[in-house]
Amino acid sequence: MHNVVFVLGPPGSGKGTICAKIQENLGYVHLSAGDLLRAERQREGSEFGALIEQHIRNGSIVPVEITCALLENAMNNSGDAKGFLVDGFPRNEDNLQGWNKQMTGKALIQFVLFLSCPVPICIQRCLNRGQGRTDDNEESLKKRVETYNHQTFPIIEHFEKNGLVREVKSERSVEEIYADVVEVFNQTAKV
Ligand SMILES: Nc1ncnc2c1ncn2[C@@H]1O[C@H](COP(=O)(O)OP(=O)(O)OP(=O)(O)O)[C@@H](O)[C@H]1O
Ligand SMILES: O=c1ccn([C@@H]2O[C@H](COP(=O)(O)O)[C@@H](O)[C@H]2O)c(=O)[nH]1
Ligand SMILES: [Mg+2]
Repeated sequence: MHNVVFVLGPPGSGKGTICAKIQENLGYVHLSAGDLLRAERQREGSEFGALIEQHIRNGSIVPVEITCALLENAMNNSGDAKGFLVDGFPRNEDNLQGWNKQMTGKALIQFVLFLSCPVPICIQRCLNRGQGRTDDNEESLKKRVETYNHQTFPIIEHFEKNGLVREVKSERSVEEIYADVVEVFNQTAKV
């Protein structure tokens, strides 16, 4: 059984940054769904490359069968991890249902780490990121935020109703955020 912490929040809220620190210090393995999709997009011979790029540019969500298969493969190939930080997934109802269908009995959701941050700050962070992402531009960001507000936030609310959400405000320094995140892990997961 894989232990899983879902990490959600608006685009640019700092999910990847904080997950890297958790991986380094707490021994969880960081799996960014977006990174896995970008790697699949680049893989020679992938039948999904064009479809993935289209979704990424439009800020829309790739069908769950593709994303969930990438996540499950990555978990199965990671050896004996104490747990996985699944960053940026599930992002909509299709993702949630697909995960439940494919992963029930194989993964245990420990909690959902919700990095909350005002959208204008998130947008500015993405525009300043400087990684050459094809979706870090004003037009894609507008769509990504719309997708977050209309499709992803309701998933966070769903987990909230089940008592699984741990919110950490991320409009602060990485050090301040991370200190609160460690508290969350100390309280709710076996570190
Ligand atoms: N607390 C912070 N304060 C200032 N800048 C930050 C903070 N956290 C992250 N950043 C910067 O903001 C940008 C976005 O951070 P990051 O990639 O971690 O966000 P993300 O939530 O994974 O974004 P996305 O959803 O687009 O993948 C990066 O350039 C990162 O260095
Ligand atoms: O579960 C997922 C995760 C991501 N996507 C697509 O990738 C981009 C970028 O994701 P980041 O988390 O910002 O790296 C996202 O806008 C989606 O288009 C996805 O479809 N499903
Ligand atoms: Mg990220």
